[in-house]
Amino acid sequence: MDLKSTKASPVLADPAPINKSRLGIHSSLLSYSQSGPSFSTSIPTRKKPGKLDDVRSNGWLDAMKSSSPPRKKILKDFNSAEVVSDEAEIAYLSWMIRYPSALNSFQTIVDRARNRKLVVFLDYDGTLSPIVDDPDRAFMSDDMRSVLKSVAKHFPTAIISGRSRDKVFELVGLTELYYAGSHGMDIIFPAKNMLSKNQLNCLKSTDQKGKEVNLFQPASEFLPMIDEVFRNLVEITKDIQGAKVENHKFCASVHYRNVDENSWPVIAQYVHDILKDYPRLRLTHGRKVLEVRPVIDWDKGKAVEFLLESLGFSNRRDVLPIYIGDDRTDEDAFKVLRKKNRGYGILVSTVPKESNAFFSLRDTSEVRILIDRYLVSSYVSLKSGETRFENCLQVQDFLESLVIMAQEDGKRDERSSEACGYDTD
Ligand SMILES: O=P(O)(O)OC[C@H]1O[C@H](O[C@H]2O[C@H](CO)[C@@H](O)[C@H](O)[C@H]2O)[C@H](O)[C@@H](O)[C@@H]1O
Repeated sequence: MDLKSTKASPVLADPAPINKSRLGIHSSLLSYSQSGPSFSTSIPTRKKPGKLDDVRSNGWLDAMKSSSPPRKKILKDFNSAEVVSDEAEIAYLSWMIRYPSALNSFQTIVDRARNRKLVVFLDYDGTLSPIVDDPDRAFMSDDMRSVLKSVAKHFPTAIISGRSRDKVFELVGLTELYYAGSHGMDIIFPAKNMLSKNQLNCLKSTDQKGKEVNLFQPASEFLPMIDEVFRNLVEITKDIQGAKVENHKFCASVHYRNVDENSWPVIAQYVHDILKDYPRLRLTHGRKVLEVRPVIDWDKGKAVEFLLESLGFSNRRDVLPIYIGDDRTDEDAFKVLRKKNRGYGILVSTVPKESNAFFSLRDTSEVRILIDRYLVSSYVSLKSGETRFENCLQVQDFLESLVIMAQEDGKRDERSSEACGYDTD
């Protein structure tokens, strides 16, 4: 890729005082403590982890352990498959009163989308591809690929993933979409779409086909640090069976899905010990994964706002963004859409979770149905002047209108992703 800056990016070239921004990141992006050294000087030798008190007292371990979905718990308690499904289903259905199925609520979405342009944002893992043990084998089905291609034909469509942008592009393989990797810290979009003040923050580059594109990388100066931390994490976890570390360019992931639960405290403490040497990095929790990322004030929610602005859709009442995602990091995007009643977050989950989303879907197959039968066919139906969709249930319509009323009255507070009590399954 040919990288040449058209104009110095204020994000990259901010001459902020060294104590505030040794990395040259614009101060508006720094919302965390910046004291202490930014780089460790060497790869740490693998000493024994601390007493594990750190990870117990700071809640890391609780977050890692809260990963058992109710289904399994009930099975253990009652030892009866029938009770399991009933109990779990009842819990799920009552949860759905607060987070109605996006499939059954589609009339509401369509009603709001009428005369407005839908903009579709999607997460990758757990949303477009089912969660599997091996992150390298999280493939999207051909069916999903083909419905994605269709929806992108009708509506601007972007994938915002925790993975590196290259990796997610490799997995999806469609040039019709916009891509944001590293939790939105690496965004690429066509140069012709640059319509806003974001122009100042972007670099010019070329895509795989040699077409001119804009590149937004607010954490670019963290690249060497993430590389170093990645190597340290690989080294320190190499004897923990099942542990896997991924380098996502502007962030790194430490997976413990395949690690014996008895070793979770050890893995947590190792990561904690390493982070002590990097005060400019922080940790977030995903689904059985610890994610290490820069402390800049940037997340998937900011990436949604950035893309809406860059595509010329910011503050437009004739645009309805929807965001479909399944994990804690997607909550930032749900929150942005919930604010000012801007659009809809749709949470993909098989178990009840507190969320800033408005609607729910059970799994990736429902995501595919929503995109295929509803989003794509809604476009066609709306074009032909049709107004109602057969699949919408009247009862659900009623429930949805309650939700919408609550939303409009501002009765449902924003919840932080930490307060959402997310499991990490
Ligand atoms: O933002 P996303 O696109 O959802 O990416 C989040 C993380 O996804 C991947 O891990 C998750 O999916 C894996 C494959 O199904 C699964 O094995 C793992 O337990 C999940 O956490 C990816 O590997 C991570 O690096 C991403 O941060």
